[in-house]
Amino acid sequence: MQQTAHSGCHREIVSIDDVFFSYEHKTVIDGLNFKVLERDFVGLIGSNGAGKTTLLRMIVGLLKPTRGEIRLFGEPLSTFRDWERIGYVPQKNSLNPLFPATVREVVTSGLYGKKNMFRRLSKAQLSKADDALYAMRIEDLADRRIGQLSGGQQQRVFLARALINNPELLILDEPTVGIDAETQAGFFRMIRHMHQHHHITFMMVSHDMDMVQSYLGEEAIQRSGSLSFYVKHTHTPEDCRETDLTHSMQQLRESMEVLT
Ligand SMILES: Nc1ncnc2c1ncn2[C@@H]1O[C@H](COP(=O)(O)OP(=O)(O)OP(=O)(O)O)[C@@H](O)[C@H]1O
Repeated sequence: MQQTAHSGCHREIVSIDDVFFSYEHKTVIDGLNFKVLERDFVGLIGSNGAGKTTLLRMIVGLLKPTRGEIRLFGEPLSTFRDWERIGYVPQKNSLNPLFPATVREVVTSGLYGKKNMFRRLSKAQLSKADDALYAMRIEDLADRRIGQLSGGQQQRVFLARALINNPELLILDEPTVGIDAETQAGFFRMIRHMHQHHHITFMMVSHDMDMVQSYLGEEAIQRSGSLSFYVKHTHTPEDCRETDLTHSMQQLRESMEVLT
């Protein structure tokens, strides 16, 4: 049974409660308190080394806070198991370009979560991969090696991988690094559309101040050390109605249409 925390009409999707993180003796996150509410779009800005990636890696369970607590959908990270509810696109430069996987294999790996990568996939799971490829309009690239694709195409592959489980929370770590300005602008149009029309909650690290401020507002709503949080809440009465949060891949494909 999932626990759900509420704040007004919005559930708390990520709750960060007095969190510290240190690598050996270097403290990177220093007593952070922050809440991401349902359907928020959070932009995380900070100088190099400010701890942005560290924070996202803690939220997706890859690093453990040195002190303090993180809850996901109201559940402490230590007992949280519903990883399908979260899509994560790590920093692109963590990919080895020689990695010999096809696009379909990379997208399908989004299904494994923390489970055994080598188990056999069911027909239903394989069809989810087809749906995610279709949603990102990369079905024609399915059998190509990921390392042979352009930066913009790779970005769609990683987004398809993150979307394969139809997540409620999408976490993106500098998703447009190394991509030309036009493709970047199209990418931001697409995720804005996904946020507005499919009610996905977003957390995104970006160095693109203009994009962050134009969508999320001029002022950071919170600062902690060198980290700044820019947030767009969705607080209209309509947002507070109980609605079906699931979005079909067909609908997500519509978000991709705004790219063209
Ligand atoms: N595995 C590690 N071991 C030791 N120190 C680390 C490790 N990973 C990161 N750091 C250090 O922790 C600090 C925060 O790193 P992090 O990657 O979270 O920063 P960031 O804000 O994402 O930076 P950037 O904008 O450059 O991506 C940096 O000083 C970095 O050198």
